[in-house]
Amino acid sequence: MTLIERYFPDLTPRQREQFAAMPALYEEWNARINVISRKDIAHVEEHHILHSLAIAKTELIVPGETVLDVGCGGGFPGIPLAVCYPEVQFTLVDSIGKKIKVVKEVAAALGLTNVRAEHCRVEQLDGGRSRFDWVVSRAVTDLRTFVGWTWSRTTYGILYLKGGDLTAEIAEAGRKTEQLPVSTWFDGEFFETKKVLVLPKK
Ligand SMILES: C[S@@+](CC[C@H](N)C(=O)[O-])C[C@H]1O[C@@H](n2cnc3c(N)ncnc32)[C@H](O)[C@@H]1O
Repeated sequence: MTLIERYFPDLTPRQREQFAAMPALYEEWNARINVISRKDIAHVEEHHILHSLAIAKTELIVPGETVLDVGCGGGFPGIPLAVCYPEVQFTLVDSIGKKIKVVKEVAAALGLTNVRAEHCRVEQLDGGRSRFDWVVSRAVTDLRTFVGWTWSRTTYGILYLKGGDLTAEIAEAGRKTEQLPVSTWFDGEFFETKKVLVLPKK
């Protein structure tokens, strides 16, 4: 049983295949275009794929919704979430074109039809007009700046993966924020200080 299957026992056979294929795909692409540090690529399943899926454990995203992943890098958290939610439409954006190339290649190799990947700054996406049910992200910028970029883009709110002591950063952002510890769902030292920050719109 893989690490992902241990925490998500109800996956379909197709989702199991997609998650099983993901580490090797990232190893292959990372050797060509660096999207994960060389040191961390050995931990891609736990540190990147499973970590991304902490957002799924909140059970806030439901089928039929739309999600924007801002500053997705090589596709985290957007790609693992797109496998988890085949009936949710994902838009992944990053300001670095070669990272978006990796996202497109990995999405194609996994046969994902619910992923759109755009090379642009989020402020410029669709001329500022598009709106999504949820905005998700990991490790892009401080919360205040992030809220400034994305608040007008979301109907239900922001789900942001962050670590460490976030008290000052949350106060500065000036929005109601719930901190959900990832260690509630996943074991291990890596997750000890990690949180899903939930910033509800209403
Ligand atoms: C530290 S990386 C994190 C990548 C990915 N979310 C992850 O966790 O592996 C931050 C990414 O945010 C992107 N980024 C920063 N500001 C951005 C903006 N305004 N719009 C789109 N992407 C942005 C950078 O190009 C970079 O790839």
